[in-house]
Amino acid sequence: MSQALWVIIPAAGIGQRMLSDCPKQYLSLAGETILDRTIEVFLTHPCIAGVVVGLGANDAYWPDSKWCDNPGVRTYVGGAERCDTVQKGLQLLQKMSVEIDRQVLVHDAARPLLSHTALSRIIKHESAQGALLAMPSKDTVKQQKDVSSVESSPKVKNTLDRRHIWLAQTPQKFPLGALLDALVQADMDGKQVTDECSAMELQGWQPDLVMGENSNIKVTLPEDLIIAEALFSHLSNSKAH
Ligand SMILES: Nc1ccn([C@@H]2O[C@H](COP(=O)(O)OP(=O)(O)OP(=O)(O)O)[C@@H](O)[C@H]2O)c(=O)n1
Ligand SMILES: C[C@](O)(CO)[C@H](O)COP(=O)(O)O
Repeated sequence: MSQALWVIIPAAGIGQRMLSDCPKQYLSLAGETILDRTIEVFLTHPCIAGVVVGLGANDAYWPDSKWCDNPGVRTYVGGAERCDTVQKGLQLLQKMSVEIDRQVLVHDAARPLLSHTALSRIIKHESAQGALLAMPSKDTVKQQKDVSSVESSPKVKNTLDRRHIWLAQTPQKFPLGALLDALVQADMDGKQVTDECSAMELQGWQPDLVMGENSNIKVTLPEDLIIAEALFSHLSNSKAH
């Protein structure tokens, strides 16, 4: 039995694209907050050692979380960008004496519908180069012409070969020390990375793509919450039968 994994949950965003009155991680999904549902996925899985949650500096919602007093959850103040929040979470795990070669998971607070099936898949997946959940693209993918174009609407530059296009999800799994070094290096090089895998690629790593699930959506836009509610209802009914 390999070691239980620590999880970093970046939850310090403001959810600007959600156009909501509160940060989207505190919106209700079937009666509980998105963040609480995300944390629950991990705390109810037998292979998880604990969770560290990166919160906004002015987060006034956390004390109302059902997990705020749970011994398996530590919180810390996140950073200006998602990558900064993840970096701070890795630094916290280091302070907690988590070994630098230990695999850690990073999972968006905004992805509350991750199943234990998919979580177990990434946990059990063995790779020397790290791994991430991802989905093969269902749509044909167009690359836009140079964004500096003055044309009224964006123009197609070319079509990418869909057979080789995957859409990254989370969790993403990497050794604590290597991931921290990669994020620090990306920051020093002025590279804005939007996921952990990008930082590792800059260090020459070739992580494994592990099949995710369509229901592991990131709640980003208002309609995503409607989709998440419908998926949650469907998945709950499926479990009940
Ligand atoms: N400085 C930041 C920015 C984002 N996140 C987290 O990273 C995850 C994915 O980011 P995204 O979906 O972009 O969330 P927001 O940044 O809140 O959304 P927006 O870009 O619309 O503001 C979210 O759980 C968010 O809380 C974070 O911890 N720290
Ligand atoms: C990490 C991620 O969810 C992978 O698709 C995505 O990059 C997060 O992007 P966001 O703009 O911070 O939501």
